[in-house]
Amino acid sequence: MPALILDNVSKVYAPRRRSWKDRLTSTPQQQGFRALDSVTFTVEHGEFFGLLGPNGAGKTTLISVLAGLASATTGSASVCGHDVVTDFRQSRRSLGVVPQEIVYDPFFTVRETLRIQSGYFGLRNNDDWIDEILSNLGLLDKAEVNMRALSGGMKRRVLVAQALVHRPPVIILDEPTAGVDVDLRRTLWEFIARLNKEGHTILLTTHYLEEAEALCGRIAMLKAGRVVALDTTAALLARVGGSDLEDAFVRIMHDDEFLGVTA
Ligand SMILES: Nc1ncnc2c1ncn2[C@@H]1O[C@H](COP(=O)(O)OP(=O)(O)OP(=O)(O)O)[C@@H](O)[C@H]1O
Repeated sequence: MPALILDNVSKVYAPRRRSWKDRLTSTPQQQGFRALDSVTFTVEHGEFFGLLGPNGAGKTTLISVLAGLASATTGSASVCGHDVVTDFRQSRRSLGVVPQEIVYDPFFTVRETLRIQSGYFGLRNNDDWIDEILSNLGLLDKAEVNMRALSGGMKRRVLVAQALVHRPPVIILDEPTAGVDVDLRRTLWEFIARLNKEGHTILLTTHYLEEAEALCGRIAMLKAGRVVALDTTAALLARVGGSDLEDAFVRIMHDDEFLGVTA
């Protein structure tokens, strides 16, 4: 059973509701927006998988479907064999998600934040693991500091820590290195690579394609909600040509000849 299964997943966001002004002026009801269009792929246990695509391609929507934050309009998805709708609790428990946007509660310290997150998963006495995560993310000296007193990069580290408190077998990182310094990048990638070596499955979205090239064994590329490339990083580079993944990405996105580069 693969770690992640996406089977023909489409997502159409509902149209904006018609306002009284629209009705008065007889403005027709808008169509919904198709953010994902028949997305099908699997990620095996232990893979380091890259999900790439330009702004608005549907990456966050796909992650939201996997995390149960958005419902697929059609199709199905599962995490470690648990359907994200009918077996939500188990699928969510199998997943740690590092969101793109920094959201935090300004009333708690870093440690309190991580204890509360542990509580959501029914975990008490989780401090040994919390300390290990803090140490690996260079946050140990900030453990008793209030969240609002952290820099942006530090807050992002806490988001990573939050995703890991329940030791999920599958970790999804949605642009985790956006706006963070070189130090955090290195620490973060060393830690994530270690977790991957220990057997965790990683799904990463990033616009830093050199990071994806160095880390990901296999890559899916989305364009306007559709999978337009899906293969091992090496095979993609060999087939599309170009000097590196960034080059291959640009060719796939702009050259019809390379659309549909799938294994
Ligand atoms: N709640 C929503 N309602 C309507 N449209 C939405 C909603 N959320 C996202 N969209 C649209 O769906 C499309 C895909 O958005 P999504 O955030 O999944 O893209 P992305 O690939 O993650 O982009 P980025 O790289 O900029 O983060 C975009 O056109 C976006 O405007």
